[in-house]
Amino acid sequence: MDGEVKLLTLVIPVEDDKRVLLGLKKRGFGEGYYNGFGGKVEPGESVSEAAARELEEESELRSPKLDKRGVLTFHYDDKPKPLEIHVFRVSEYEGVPAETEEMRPEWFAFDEIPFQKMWADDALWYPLFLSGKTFEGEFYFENTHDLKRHELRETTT
Ligand SMILES: COc1nc(N)nc2c1ncn2[C@H]1C[C@H](O)[C@@H](COP(=O)(O)OP(=O)(O)OP(=O)(O)O)O1
Repeated sequence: MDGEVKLLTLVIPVEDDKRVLLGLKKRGFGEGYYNGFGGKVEPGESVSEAAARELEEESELRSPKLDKRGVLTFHYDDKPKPLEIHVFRVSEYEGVPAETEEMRPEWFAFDEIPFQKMWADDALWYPLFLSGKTFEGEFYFENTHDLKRHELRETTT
């Protein structure tokens, strides 16, 4: 993709407004961190199509209803383009979460989310996500992992 930003998706299944399904990333960008399921939007795909595809590829869950909750833009001093990540909530799905080549899924209660093993931005925007708000934000990283500053806003739908 040759735009000004690299488009990615992030899908977080939520059960009964009590727990979230995260995956321990086994390879690639963010290896060793827990995260939602997602990845790059491929040429010819809409963002929602990419989100549904990545959810199935990485967790074996299929969802007819992906609910867009936020857009987060990540800027890096050591990468050429910012990442624009579209965040979706999924509360209806088919299938059983299964370990895949890329992710090992695990349910976490809202108050037991392992933020110490996640990207530094997550502890900042998950409270909005978990409380059903919509949001947008900009995050500025140095050396890929050090979050130096951010702006985060609740949005109206
Ligand atoms: C920097 O902060 C980040 N925070 C969070 N919560 N998630 C992030 C951050 N940076 C990237 N991500 C997400 C976005 C995507 O869901 C994945 C990265 O996807 P990946 O690079 O693995 O994309 P794929 O298309 O799956 O790549 P391959 O098929 O080439 O492995 O992390």
